[in-house]
Amino acid sequence: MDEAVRTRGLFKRFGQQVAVAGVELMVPKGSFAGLVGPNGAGKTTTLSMVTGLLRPDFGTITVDGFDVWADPLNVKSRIGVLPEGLRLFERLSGRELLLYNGQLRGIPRAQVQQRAEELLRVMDLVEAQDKLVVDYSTGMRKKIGLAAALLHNPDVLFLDEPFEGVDPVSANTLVEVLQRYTASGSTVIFSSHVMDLVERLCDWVSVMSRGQIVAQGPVQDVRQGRTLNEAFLDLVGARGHGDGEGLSWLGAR
Ligand SMILES: Nc1ncnc2c1ncn2[C@@H]1O[C@H](COP(=O)(O)OP(=O)(O)OP(=O)(O)O)[C@@H](O)[C@H]1O
Repeated sequence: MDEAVRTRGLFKRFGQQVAVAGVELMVPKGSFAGLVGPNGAGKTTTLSMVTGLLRPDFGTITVDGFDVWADPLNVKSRIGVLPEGLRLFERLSGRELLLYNGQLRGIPRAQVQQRAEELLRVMDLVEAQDKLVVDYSTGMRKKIGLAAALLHNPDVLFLDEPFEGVDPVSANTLVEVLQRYTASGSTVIFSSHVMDLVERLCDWVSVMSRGQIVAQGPVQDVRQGRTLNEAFLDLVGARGHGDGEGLSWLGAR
């Protein structure tokens, strides 16, 4: 099976806090893959290391067979990233942001303009294209961030919680664009807390808990006849906190 992403023994510590404790992430080429896990499981830290934004303490990472930290240029030309917190160039308009990203990527100007126009149209951002990014809503920021990540037609796209704060209409647009993208053989890896969405969209899922991968594979293999949400709760051992001891005062009159 061709691998889009493979990590071995990935480890990262922040002071006393071990954020990622030997992650063995594997995503086959052409997958629509979900990376799920409870708050603090280490998803963002893992994605930051895999995309070359954060140096691991130990471990290796390959994307499309290239080592992320030994061969960063080859990797970065092949990937698109929608990072957590969406650090964008706030004082550019949406259209300028795309043109600037295209220049950074070395795409010929005429091609950037054509691709930017098409992306702005598909993302329903034509009316907002001359507004500054700082004035964009959360959903508009996700859409322009995704457009910027797609502009150079990457082989592998990494998205950190792309649907967070996005309305259903915009989410549908994002889904359609991403499905079209993976249908042509490219790979999407996105982190999410919305199990229904992961179950509906993804053909591959990696489940993280406490800095490790606790299950990984085709979604139906991980689910094993349960809903993905039930499987997730069993895998991360998170059942039963909400109705156990404590909070007896809550709702008592
Ligand atoms: N820069 C940092 N400094 C110190 N601790 C950090 C830092 N970044 C992450 N951590 C810690 O590492 C652990 C993993 O965090 P991470 O953000 O990777 O989790 P996550 O799975 O993305 O969580 P969430 O779903 O809440 O976004 C947490 O305990 C977090 O507090």
